[in-house]
Amino acid sequence: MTNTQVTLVQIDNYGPWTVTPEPRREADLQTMQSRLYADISQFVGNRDGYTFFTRFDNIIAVTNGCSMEDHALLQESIGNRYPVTLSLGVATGRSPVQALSEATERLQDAGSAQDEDRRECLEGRAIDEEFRADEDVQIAHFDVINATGNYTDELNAFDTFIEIEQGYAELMRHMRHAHDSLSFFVGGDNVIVVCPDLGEADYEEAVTHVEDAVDVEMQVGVGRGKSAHEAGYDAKHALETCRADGTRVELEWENA
Ligand SMILES: Nc1nc2c(ncn2[C@@H]2O[C@H](COP(=O)(O)OP(=O)(O)OP(=O)(O)O)[C@@H](O)[C@H]2O)c(=O)[nH]1
Repeated sequence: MTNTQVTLVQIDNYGPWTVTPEPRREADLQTMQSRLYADISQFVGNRDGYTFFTRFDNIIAVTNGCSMEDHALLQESIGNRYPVTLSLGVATGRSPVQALSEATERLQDAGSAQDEDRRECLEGRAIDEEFRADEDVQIAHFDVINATGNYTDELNAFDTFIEIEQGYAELMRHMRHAHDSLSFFVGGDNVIVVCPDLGEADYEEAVTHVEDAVDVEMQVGVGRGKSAHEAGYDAKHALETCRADGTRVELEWENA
């Protein structure tokens, strides 16, 4: 059974900072946000977690394997090197949606994202190492079938982007409401979905739903593991099986 540890990262009091004392240059904000995301992704990734940029001021990470001490070190390191600080909420749940909701509540209880006095809060708890298990995380890696042939090589880059985003928007809403899962666009035509215990029929249903709703065809590889990296790496292998065999859904643990 899954036990997903989720961390909500919030930049403290970021809205006011972007306009104080005057609005800051947009290119500088974009650069700072993407560097901050890259640093968090590297820190969490070195501990086998996954980080999703989401809205950049609110970043969501799957942090099975990161202790509260690791989280505190991340805050310290970012605080030393950036003009902004981070607050972190950590929680674990049978479903990633449940975990994220709890992590969010913990930060909301500590104060508003735009409260000057809420800085570098660290709320919640991590899974004790002894309770971690091999199937704690389930990750599904979705990809648009033949995006290159159907879109990239056919349409202009913006119209391709619209098609891919339509697929993503439909998938993320459907996975959230029908399957208690969190979907994140990760570039190109790829969407990584953090899931509770779902089976082949759930993924078949999701892929069919997206095709019926917005006419975007997807394939999906699914993996399980003790960490996001382990689950996600298996998902990538399963997706390779989809590509090789022309199948739409592959669960890596059934192919092993
Ligand atoms: N983040 C991420 N992006 C990927 C990954 N694999 C592919 N991409 C992105 O997706 C784009 C399209 O690559 P593919 O998905 O292999 O191409 P495709 O034309 O859809 O072909 P098929 O997937 O074989 O149907 C690439 O340019 C990358 O931007 C991955 O594992 N992770």
